[in-house]
Amino acid sequence: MSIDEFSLALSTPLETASGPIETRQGLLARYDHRDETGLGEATPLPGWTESLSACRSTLGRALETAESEGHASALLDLEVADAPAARHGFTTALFDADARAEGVPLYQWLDEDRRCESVPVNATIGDADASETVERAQTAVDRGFDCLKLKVGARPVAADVDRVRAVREAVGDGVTLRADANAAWSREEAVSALEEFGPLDVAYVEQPLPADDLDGLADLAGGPVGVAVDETLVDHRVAEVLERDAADVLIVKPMVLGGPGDAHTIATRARDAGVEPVVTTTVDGVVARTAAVHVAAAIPDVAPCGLATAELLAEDLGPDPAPVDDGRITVPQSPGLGMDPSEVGP
Ligand SMILES: O=C(O)CCC(=O)c1ccccc1C(=O)O
Ligand SMILES: [Mg+2]
Repeated sequence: MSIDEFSLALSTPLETASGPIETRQGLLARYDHRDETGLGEATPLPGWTESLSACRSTLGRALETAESEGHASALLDLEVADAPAARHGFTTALFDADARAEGVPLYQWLDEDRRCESVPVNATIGDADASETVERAQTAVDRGFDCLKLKVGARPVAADVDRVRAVREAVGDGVTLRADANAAWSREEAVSALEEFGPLDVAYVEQPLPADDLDGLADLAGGPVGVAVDETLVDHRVAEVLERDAADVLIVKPMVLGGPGDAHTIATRARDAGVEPVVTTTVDGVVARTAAVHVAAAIPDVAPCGLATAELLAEDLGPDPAPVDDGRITVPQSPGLGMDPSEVGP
């Protein structure tokens, strides 16, 4: 077993309503289990998960407990609410080793009856002025994306409406548009934004309201422009969100929800409740990104997912076994994550 710390720079900062993401620091874990070496990644994100230092100590303790008492004991100590990224790192390594030992790709280890070659993905377009936003949208469409997610909420609603309208006019009706407000709006702003986005055929807005405003989200949900919850899941259980009809779409970030196993369970529950799961990363390294691809691959007919985030990074932990081509991401079919541990490192 080992833990290596890494820091990955983004090629350009991802500008959002809650500030830019410029680098991603995290931990790469190796765990020996059933004669295999499993790979795991814990890449905490401030505001979404535990801190890097808390993650480091929790993951270190989990790996030690796993060696001395077994992995069931280690899992018991890894509370999602306290250390989702550490739980993600450990469980990914454990599942990678298990799936390798079984000779199946991770997504089939999550759901043995599944066969899936590729998963549709959205392009992620950060906040920028209208002309820059249009340019990025056009580039994504030229590369084969037919679903774009635009960050909004960093400007007045009227300015965002102008940006989204400019993109709609540039790309035409055949492209799905989504927006992500990252909790920036008041109820009044959210109502007016969704009203204006309707005629522009925006499929849904992620987190139009603060994470805790479940009543407000429930009021907005179910309309022509859907409501997706993301930040809400940091502090609220999925059962509560579903119970209160506070979402049309659930954003499933394995790094925030405790790992690929928990994320898959949550996605399945959402689907069963009529809420569409969309699997995304927190702009992770290749190990966590690939784990998220397997989670998406385990969901039948999954909606386009926010997994095309490799291109936001200037550097990575190793070769990418799940490249994006023509708006879809390839699902690795070799055992486990489908990565060679000897090719991965900080
Ligand atoms: O969903 C995507 O397209 C990419 C992921 C993304 O937007 C994101 C990345 C890091 C942190 C938060 C978010 C978010 O969805 O709010
Ligand atoms: Mg979001």
